[in-house]
Amino acid sequence: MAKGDAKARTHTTRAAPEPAFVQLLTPEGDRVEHPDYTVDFTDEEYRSLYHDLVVVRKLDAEATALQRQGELGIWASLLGQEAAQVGSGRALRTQDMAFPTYREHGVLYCRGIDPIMPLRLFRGVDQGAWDPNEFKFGMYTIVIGAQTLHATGYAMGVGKDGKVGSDDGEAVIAYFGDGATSQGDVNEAFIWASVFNAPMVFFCQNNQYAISEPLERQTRVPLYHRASGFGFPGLRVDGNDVLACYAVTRKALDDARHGQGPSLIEAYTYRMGAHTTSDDPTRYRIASEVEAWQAKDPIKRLRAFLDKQAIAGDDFFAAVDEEARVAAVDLRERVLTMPDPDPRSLFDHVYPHGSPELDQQREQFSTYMASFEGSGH
Ligand SMILES: Cc1ncc(C[n+]2csc(CCOP(=O)(O)OP(=O)(O)O)c2C)c(N)n1
Ligand SMILES: [Mg+2]
Repeated sequence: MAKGDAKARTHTTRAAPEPAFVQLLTPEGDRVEHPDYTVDFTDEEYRSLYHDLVVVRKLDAEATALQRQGELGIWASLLGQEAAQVGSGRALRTQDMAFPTYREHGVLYCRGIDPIMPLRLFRGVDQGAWDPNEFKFGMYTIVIGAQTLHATGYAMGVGKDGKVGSDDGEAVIAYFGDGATSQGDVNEAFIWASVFNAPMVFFCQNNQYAISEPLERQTRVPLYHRASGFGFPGLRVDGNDVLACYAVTRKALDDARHGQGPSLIEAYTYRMGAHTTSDDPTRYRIASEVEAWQAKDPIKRLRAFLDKQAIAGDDFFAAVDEEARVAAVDLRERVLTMPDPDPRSLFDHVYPHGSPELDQQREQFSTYMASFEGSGH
């Protein structure tokens, strides 16, 4: 059976109907009004939002290419999720703290972290760390959902330090995926954040898949409905609409910083690429599903809006493309000058003080590695 053939699939497709969500910008680039949410951007701010979406996508594509060329161990692409990440990332105020998964390169960019940092991490060299306190952005977390507990504990601390209750208050956002909602950690985080009224925003990027597992294997109810069972508000936003993602996140963060407790945002989006570079999505999802989501592309719709409103024209779009290209070239050059990671370094940083078992494993591995050295392999 050919790849992409619907009959090969074991789950039902999600062709339609479109779920109800907060939307401010249609896929065609038309502004729609919403009774509770709006944005008030200047033309310059709209252009800068577009700039960030394009740059983030280009850097991500370059990282995928670098992995394919053997420069990175693995890469988790954000393709298709740029609006959810840039919209929510730009809604953060300087004092707010974010806890990411392994896919939040767009939020990392919004926090002002050098975009080479995650590439360093995925190359396996130990230079790829940023100071979470300096940038108010935690380390990437591979253990699914664990960061929601870290975030909730941090947010409870913010509350105990008396940093909520005013415009200067601090709010905390935790990013996670649809698959993560099935983890015990996430559900525990919901409970703790709720009963301690922590200044938390749970930002779930529902990209429809947890690797190959489709959404219907995680839930029988819309994910945002889960919030009510834990006693806090939840809403669904069009995750491919950068304006809506910005507006709902800004409001949720402001509510949290003013002492109104946690909330859950489900950003309804789609993972346009593979789960990671180790995955082949044509084995578990159909081509027509991907095509249907291409029509809802987050960048195309903002570009259409800017064009229709005469906020930007061809010269601007070309200049942004050129800036993105230059940034990608710079990223590539910097990766290519990085040292090769030493495979033995995988034993470092496991425990702060080491262990006899680890020392023994390191020794065995070194002997194994030595058998290749000098053999031309
Ligand atoms: C505790 C734990 N279980 C399993 C895995 C393996 N794993 C890595 S990514 C992933 C799927 C996560 O899906 P989702 O939460 O929807 O996030 P997405 O990758 O779609 O952004 C799984 C199961 C893991 N990293 N950690
Ligand atoms: Mg997912």
